[in-house]
Amino acid sequence: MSAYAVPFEKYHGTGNDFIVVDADAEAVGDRAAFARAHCDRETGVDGETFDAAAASGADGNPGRRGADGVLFLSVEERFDPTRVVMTLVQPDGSTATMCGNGARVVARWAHDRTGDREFMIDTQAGTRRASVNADATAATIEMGEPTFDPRWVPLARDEPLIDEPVEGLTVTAVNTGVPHAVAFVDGGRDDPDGIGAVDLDAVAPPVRHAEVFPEGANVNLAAVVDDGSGDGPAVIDQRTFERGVEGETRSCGTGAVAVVAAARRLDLIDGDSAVSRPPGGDLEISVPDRGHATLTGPVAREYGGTLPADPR
Ligand SMILES: N[C@H](CCC[C@H](N)C(=O)O)C(=O)O
Repeated sequence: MSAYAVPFEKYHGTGNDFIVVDADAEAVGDRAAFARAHCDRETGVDGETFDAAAASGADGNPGRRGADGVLFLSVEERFDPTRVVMTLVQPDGSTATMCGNGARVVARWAHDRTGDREFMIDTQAGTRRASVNADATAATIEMGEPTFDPRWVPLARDEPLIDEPVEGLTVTAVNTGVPHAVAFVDGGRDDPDGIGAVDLDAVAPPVRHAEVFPEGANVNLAAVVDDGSGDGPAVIDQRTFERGVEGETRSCGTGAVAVVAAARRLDLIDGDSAVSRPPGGDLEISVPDRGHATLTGPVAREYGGTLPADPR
């Protein structure tokens, strides 16, 4: 194991948790191996080692061993607003072009380092404006314009995939920075026969790897519990099986935007905003007819320490 110790900090956004590394201060030779080792839920980074007991669990998200990915970040303060270059390496070693919750964590991490509240985040899906609220307990990120265009999802066909059967689920395919399949189910999290009763680890992988998705897809279950026709925004319960994590995460930001975009496309909700309720906490999403979607939700720092650069 390498003696070189990499400084890191652990953050999460509604339970979607990330190891954050300053890319300008680290010498991780093999980022995929680093992510595979330290994100492992059984043997990866352990908060107990870093006196994290006090920091984890306060918002209902139990501090869990491992992570949903490693964010390698580079801050460029010479710009106004401050720019942060973001790279997400996922637990399977793959690099994701965008991560909604990860970008919200980036805004909070950059605030903790610079005191700024507005940022431009350079992702592989494009540059995204981000901000933290006054006490930095929540962050908002621009998410680009969701697209159902088969060339951009991408799909191995020429027509959009809207509310059609794919490997046992009826799905709508949309790209919100990464490819998503959204399947609406009956019954929210409070319904014993609803979304919580589905064996996601069984039904998701066939869709995740379906031939119609040449780059794979994240798989979301969604249940509309309030269509927004009364007071207040629509409310949609959500669960996500994430590509690159290859399992269910406590929340998924690009997935939350995908769910609201699909709900609007299928005319399941009124208005252009909604609250998504993944297990890890509530996310506020707006998906206007044109222009950037937005994603807002809580962010928290769990603990920090150092990890071996080469974990083998
Ligand atoms: N697993 C996703 C990337 C991370 C998305 C998720 N963590 C989010 O908050 O958007 C993919 O490979 O397509």
